[in-house]
Amino acid sequence: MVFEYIDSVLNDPILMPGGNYIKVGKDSAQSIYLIFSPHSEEVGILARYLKIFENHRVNLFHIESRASTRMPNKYEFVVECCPDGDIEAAISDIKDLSDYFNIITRNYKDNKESVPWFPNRIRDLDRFANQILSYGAELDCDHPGFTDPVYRARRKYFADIAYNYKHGQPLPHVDYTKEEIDTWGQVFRQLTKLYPTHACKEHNHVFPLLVQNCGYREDNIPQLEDISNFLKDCTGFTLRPVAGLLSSRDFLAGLAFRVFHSTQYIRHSSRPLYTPEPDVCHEVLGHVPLFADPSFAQFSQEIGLASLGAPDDYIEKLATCFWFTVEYGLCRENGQLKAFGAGLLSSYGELKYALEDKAEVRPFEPAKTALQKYPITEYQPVYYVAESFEDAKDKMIKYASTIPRGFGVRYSAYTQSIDVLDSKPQIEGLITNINQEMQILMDALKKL
Ligand SMILES: C[C@H](O)[C@H](O)[C@H]1CNc2nc(N)[nH]c(=O)c2N1
Ligand SMILES: N[C@@H](Cc1ccccc1)C(=O)O
Ligand SMILES: [Fe+2]
Repeated sequence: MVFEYIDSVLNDPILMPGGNYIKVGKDSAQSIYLIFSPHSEEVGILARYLKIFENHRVNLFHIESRASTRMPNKYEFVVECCPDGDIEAAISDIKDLSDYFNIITRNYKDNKESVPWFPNRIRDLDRFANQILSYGAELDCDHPGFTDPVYRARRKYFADIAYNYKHGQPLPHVDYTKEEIDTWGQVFRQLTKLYPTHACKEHNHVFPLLVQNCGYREDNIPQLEDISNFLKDCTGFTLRPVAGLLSSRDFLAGLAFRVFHSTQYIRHSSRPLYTPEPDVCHEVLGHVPLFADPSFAQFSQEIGLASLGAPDDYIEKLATCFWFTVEYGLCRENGQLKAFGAGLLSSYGELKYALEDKAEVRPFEPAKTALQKYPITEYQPVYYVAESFEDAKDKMIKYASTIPRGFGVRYSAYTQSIDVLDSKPQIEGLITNINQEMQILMDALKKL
């Protein structure tokens, strides 16, 4: 299953009449980042670089200089530009002037040397808003809401919220309609009946806390803001609203920042027990409880970090493992099969099917599971069983470390940004920091 980027569901005249959210000109999907460090620090080096862009008619959106993290006492330039003009010739001239050179782009397929673009700072996630997979185009299915004008108008409302959301803002409060709350009520009532016998113990442990703290009730659809605040206290995870199914690459990248992209609309009332797209039931009943679990939160973040800048085929493999664990995973508990996958824990129909109807099950083995094809919009033909939750995590983390990538990454919670680890001085600095922390721990230990 390869998710392809499309401009936007809102540019789809069928789904979203009249919508147009793509800013002309500066579109993140179009821009290229060049990072380079000059051979010499001669006066006027910046002017020489700028001249190159001008000569080759390449438009710049942004340029900055900063201390190089790769070479002490040197600096580097970061340029965001449009891949117009003769970008290839410009790149070649810049390389001639530079010690260090790297390209980061969303159009990496056309450029073998480049690294797929990934968000560096948490606010870079604002760029994902217009990269949603749309019905009809990528998701082949008879969507139950496709022909209902009231439902579609409502979806437009939710899409607007997600498109306009910017990092740091409170998550918009939504007043749900009576019909929406009824749909939620049906899903909630049926699922909460099944959880005690069908859900894994971690899910059952957290669920009552969500009832207490976040308004999980049959007659109330919980607000994303309340859930996000709750998760932040538990594990540092936060939510961001999103208009629909994100590509695997973008979705996984969010996890590197402990950010979970959550839809806010609800499934169509005609099919409460199974829906072919993620909706608020899927996110808040299926995913949220496990993100409150510290080791699950860390596991999710590790998958996210492993995905940053990874080649497409590995994104697909990671996403497939994610699919058969986080989305559709089963695990054994005292010899019995339980569900921990969010797609099962949000679908009354499929949860019963997976655990009661002799569905095919196989042991979870990342290297093999990663190759399994799967449908998004119907019940899974096969489920993978983890011996335990911990076992799935250990296996996944080992598997993720086999992804080829020329650099390491690390999340800095202080700056909410990704450190790209590709030079000695930088890693030495980090090791010094960790040494200091070790000292604090050793001192504390001695006092006991
Ligand atoms: C990574 C993997 O493809 C995964 O199933 C993702 C894909 N995109 C998503 N997008 C949204 N909005 N919600 C999800 O749960 C997911 N799941
Ligand atoms: N099938 C899930 C929703 C879902 C769709 C697609 C991907 C993931 C989840 C449900 O009914 O709750
Ligand atoms: Fe999901």
